[in-house]
Amino acid sequence: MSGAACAWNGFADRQQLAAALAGNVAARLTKAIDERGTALLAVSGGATPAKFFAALSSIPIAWDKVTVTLVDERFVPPTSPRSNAGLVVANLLQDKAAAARFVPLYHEAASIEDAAAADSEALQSLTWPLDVVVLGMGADGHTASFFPDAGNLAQLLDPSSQRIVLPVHAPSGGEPRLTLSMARIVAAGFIALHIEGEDKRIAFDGAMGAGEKKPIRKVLEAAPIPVEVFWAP
Ligand SMILES: O=C1O[C@H](COP(=O)(O)O)[C@@H](O)[C@H](O)[C@H]1O
Repeated sequence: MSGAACAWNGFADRQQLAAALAGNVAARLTKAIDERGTALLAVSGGATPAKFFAALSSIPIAWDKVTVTLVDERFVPPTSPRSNAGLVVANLLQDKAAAARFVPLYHEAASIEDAAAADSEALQSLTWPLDVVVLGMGADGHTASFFPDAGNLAQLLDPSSQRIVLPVHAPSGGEPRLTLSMARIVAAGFIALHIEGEDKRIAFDGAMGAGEKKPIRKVLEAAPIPVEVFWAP
């Protein structure tokens, strides 16, 4: 696994994983608040994070000092069942975490390119770098919206990119997407990868093996700190 460092945290079940990941993230956010007064967290969407979000939302930290944003988003309004913002509002911004500030990526715009440019501008005011980023991964080896068939994959994965948010058109991704650039993701103080199920474990092992380098592998290789992988069957 040349150049790609990670630490594997395996759990007996998904509830235990959710509790452990939530405890870890809460501790990192608290440390950031102690050190610089605020904390910046980016979370992923999809089918995996709901239990983790529920566990995190019940932990009493200074949520009023936390800003939450998204790793990536489908270009759909928050009322869509495919909206990552909708998932975060319904599952994370509840209970104690209702006091957090949420900065979504989706807003109406003439094009996904316009939306990404406006997001990049608007998100400049956040307290970069991210203190914590929680990534997911698809069985195809994509993470964030870095799909293997994205037309601008090289731009998304450019480690020297100054852009915060980029547009993504990828046939395998369904609707157009908005994503944080890899440069912003790998600069985070703590990088977790949350994956569940045998198919994801096999996909992760495959992505780390010989052969074509999938986007998740490129992210691990670009990260200056080891990525903490949280997995349960
Ligand atoms: O499309 C997406 O997929 C990945 C993985 O999602 P999952 O449903 O397999 O858990 C997710 O990390 C990303 O945020 C999302 O937009």
